[in-house]
Amino acid sequence: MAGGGIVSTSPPGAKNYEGNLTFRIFITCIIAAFGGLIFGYDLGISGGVTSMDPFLKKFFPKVYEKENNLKPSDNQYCKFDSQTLTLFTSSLYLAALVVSVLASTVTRLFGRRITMISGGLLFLAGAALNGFAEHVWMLIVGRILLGFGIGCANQSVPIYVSEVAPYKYRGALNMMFQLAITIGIFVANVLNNVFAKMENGEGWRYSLGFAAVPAIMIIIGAIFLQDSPSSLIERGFGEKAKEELIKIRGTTDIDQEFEDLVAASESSKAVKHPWASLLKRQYRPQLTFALAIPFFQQLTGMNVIVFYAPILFKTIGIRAKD
Ligand SMILES: OC[C@H]1O[C@](O)(CO)[C@@H](O)[C@@H]1O
Repeated sequence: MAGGGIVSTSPPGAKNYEGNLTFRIFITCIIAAFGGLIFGYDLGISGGVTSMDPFLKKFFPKVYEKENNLKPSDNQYCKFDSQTLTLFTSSLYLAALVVSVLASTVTRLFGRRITMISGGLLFLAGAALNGFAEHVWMLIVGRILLGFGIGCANQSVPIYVSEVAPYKYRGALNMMFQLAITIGIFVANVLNNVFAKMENGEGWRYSLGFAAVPAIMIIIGAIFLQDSPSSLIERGFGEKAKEELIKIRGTTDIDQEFEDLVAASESSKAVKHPWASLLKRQYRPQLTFALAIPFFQQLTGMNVIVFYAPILFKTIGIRAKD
């Protein structure tokens, strides 16, 4: 394709539905971007914050003392070995794991939009509690709330984007979510670096509280969005789904796509044992890839770097202030 842009290819025999990249789709992508941004931000922020001296002094004085009493000739291994400090990082993921199971049911029964709004509100509460924290419990509860938010957003945003994206651009728009995660990680590290230099020692509050900005954007965005046509059909709002499909596609020529969505919803409702179906021989390739790709992606160990890079740098003597 000359001139670049998003390349759309259709597999042989695929249907060509009408519809282009409309303003609504653009807004959807922005919401998706904020969903990914906040996830990435929360992934990337904890490492830098736990390496800020004023933060350690206030909440983890023993770690701070140990860190400062070590001579360069001493063994540097495990100077950050506090279970509570690591809980500050990991509580978010444990909470997200639990909630993502519940969030999938909420997303199916009540729609993607409600799950997105709930995610945004939980993010906001978590960011506020962390930003104003005075005690360790406020940090941990704040991270748990952020984890609940991630569980909701990660369930609903990618599904929502896939469902509203014109089929030609589905892959390209959906990977924006992952792209936004990595941008969020980058932004978190840049801001940590800036806030770590604050003279009043309160930089960690800004680092943690800043997560409120994308949270507010998600809430506002999701309030103005309509649910996806697939979700509306699944929940029995066929007429509303049709109206929404016309709006997001920017054309009234949506009958073929609408009928296919209804047919897809009916056949999915007809599946009696969805979990057992997953194990059927015919779905082995999909199941294998769905498990293997994230498994190997995580096995690269990228998250050790994402979570602990600032601490690793600090351990070898490189600080944000340097
Ligand atoms: O790629 C960066 C980030 O994206 C994730 O894989 C989630 O999709 C994280 O585990 C990782 O930190």
